[in-house]
Amino acid sequence: MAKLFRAAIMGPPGSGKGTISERIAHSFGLQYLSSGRFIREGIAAKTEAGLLVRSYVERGMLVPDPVVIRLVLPKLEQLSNHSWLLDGFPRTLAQAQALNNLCQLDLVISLNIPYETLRERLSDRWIHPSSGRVYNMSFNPPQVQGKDDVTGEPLIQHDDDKPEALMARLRHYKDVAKPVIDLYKSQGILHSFSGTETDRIWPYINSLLSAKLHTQPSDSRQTQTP
Ligand SMILES: Nc1nc2c(ncn2[C@@H]2O[C@H](COP(=O)(O)OP(=O)(O)O)[C@@H](O)[C@H]2O)c(=O)[nH]1
Ligand SMILES: Nc1ncnc2c1ncn2[C@@H]1O[C@H](COP(=O)(O)OP(=O)(O)O)[C@@H](O)[C@H]1O
Repeated sequence: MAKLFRAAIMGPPGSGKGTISERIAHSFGLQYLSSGRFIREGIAAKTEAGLLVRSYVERGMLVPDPVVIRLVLPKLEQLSNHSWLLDGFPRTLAQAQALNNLCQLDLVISLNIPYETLRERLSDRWIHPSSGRVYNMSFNPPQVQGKDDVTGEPLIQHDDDKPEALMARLRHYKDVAKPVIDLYKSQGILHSFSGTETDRIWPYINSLLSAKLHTQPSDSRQTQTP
């Protein structure tokens, strides 16, 4: 069996984690997992966990570690024979330690995007709630204003992308991410990328992953010989 590959992508809200993850998943055939999406699905479905986390997300706060760990780790356990990319987890040192007890990551991508760029992007971010498809009114607008390209259903704005919640999220991100970034740096698996445009960062990430996976970007991981 081909060696499994486990990666995580870190960065403040709006740094392009979801956009870049989608490109990685598409180009390299990694399974994509997003803690934010799990959390939002739980809220929408009004599950027990969803009701518990709702007020945190609406206030732009992180969901408590034990709750998010209990939500994410079982999903990873189910994927023990897959290569994957994790978006939005771990966000705190406690989460990173819990993940370390389950598996060793091969690579961590960290995105450094200036504050002003984040603010502009998020105030312009619209999503299709049931699929998670993300639009930006200037970067990747929908074909029809306010409507999802595939279903034609209305797009919405996350409560946590609205200005009051956003400030709190950005401030909090910096404080809690630093020890996680330091940990992965000390393990020699951290790769940081800086810039204001996803399209300019992407070629570097693409080359890094091509080198790590020893494959051409358009090939799927599953088709590789052992
Ligand atoms: N203008 C602009 N918007 C971008 C760029 N990259 C991503 N976006 C948009 O910025 C918003 C945040 O990106 P997203 O991938 O959701 O970031 P995440 O919060 O880190 O997962 C979305 O509306 C994206 O479509 C870029 O290079 N320029
Ligand atoms: N690993 C995590 N730990 C704690 N809270 C989380 C985690 N992942 C997601 N959340 C919660 O879900 C919200 C949305 O997450 P996400 O979609 O990843 O946001 P963004 O992509 O805008 O950074 C976060 O603001 C936070 O409240």
